[in-house]
Amino acid sequence: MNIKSNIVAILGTGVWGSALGAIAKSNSHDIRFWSHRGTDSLESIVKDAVIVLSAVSMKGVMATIAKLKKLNLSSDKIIVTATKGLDPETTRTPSQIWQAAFPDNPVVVLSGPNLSKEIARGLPAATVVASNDLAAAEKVQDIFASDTFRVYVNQDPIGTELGGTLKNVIAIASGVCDGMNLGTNAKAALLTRALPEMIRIGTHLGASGETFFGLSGLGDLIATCDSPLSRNYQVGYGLAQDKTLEQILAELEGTAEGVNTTNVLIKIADMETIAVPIARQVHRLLRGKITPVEAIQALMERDLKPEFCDIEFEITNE
Ligand SMILES: NC(=O)C1=CN([C@@H]2O[C@H](COP(=O)(O)OP(=O)(O)OC[C@H]3O[C@@H](n4cnc5c(N)ncnc54)[C@H](O)[C@@H]3O)[C@@H](O)[C@H]2O)C=CC1
Ligand SMILES: O=C(CO)COP(=O)(O)O
Repeated sequence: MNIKSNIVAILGTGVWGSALGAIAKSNSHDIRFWSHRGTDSLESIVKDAVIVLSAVSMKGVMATIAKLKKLNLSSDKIIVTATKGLDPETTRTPSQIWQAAFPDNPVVVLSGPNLSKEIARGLPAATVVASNDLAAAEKVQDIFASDTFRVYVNQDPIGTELGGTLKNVIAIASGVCDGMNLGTNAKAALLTRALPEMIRIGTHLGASGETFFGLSGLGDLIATCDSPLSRNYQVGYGLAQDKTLEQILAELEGTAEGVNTTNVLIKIADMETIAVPIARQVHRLLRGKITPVEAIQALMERDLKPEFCDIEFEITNE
């Protein structure tokens, strides 16, 4: 599909960084991996790269940026962020942090329903690359698109990023739902009511509401909330088996960003007085304040209300 080979630096060699690197490599690009635990210097990895893609978990974003800042990154390099998290100190998204650190570089968000183990097996998937700089997003689209990985562009980086980030909180709730065998009706109600909750927070933070109905919102919500491959889902499932959070995290392979994201989300909701009933129960559950049964009860016994009363959005694209 691609004719010209580009040098792509992938920062973070966890499962997602590795899967993304493999996609670009299969498109004949020259991939250079960097890990904070490895021996290669960051400078040598990013030196000739056209794209610097960060797939480090949220806890590594600030440290990685601090290292890159020392290297005087040239402003023509496109920074791609694939992290799905929120900074606990500032509540900012990774793309906001990257853009503030590198104001002259194009920053592109890559997010979608992308369970890395399925992608690593070459199963078909789609994703979104979003940026205020459309040409940069299209360049990233060109580098990663393949006949098994369909890449769409859009110009709402914050909405695209928040879809992938906020759904992790709901994936924990969904794991609880399945772990307690609450049935398909309960799951459908949970996911459907979660979407306006994500939209309320997202639009407050500057996202466009319609983005949440696309691949990076609804799409990722469905993928993550319905798959035992999701680490966030696994956290919820474990809680429903009466395991402690510490025990679950000790057994977990990789990062469950939803645990930190729930704390940050509740911090934002409390500061801005935004209703997030499902996330609030997830927060209480993670902190051991309530049991899964009490969380369900709390959600079912809320005051009755009209279904559509508190979000406004418009779908404009075909
Ligand atoms: N695995 C998946 O299916 C997907 C994951 N993501 C997101 O991508 C990010 C990474 O996910 P995974 O690869 O699954 O996680 P992982 O746990 O497998 O890898 C985390 C990566 O972050 C790096 N890291 C951690 N602390 C660091 C630090 N202080 N400095 C520099 N690097 C550090 C680790 O070395 C590792 O490369 C997460 O935000 C996740 O939500 C997004 C889409 C799909
Ligand atoms: O973001 C993901 C799928 O799009 C991966 O989900 P987990 O981080 O819960 O494994």
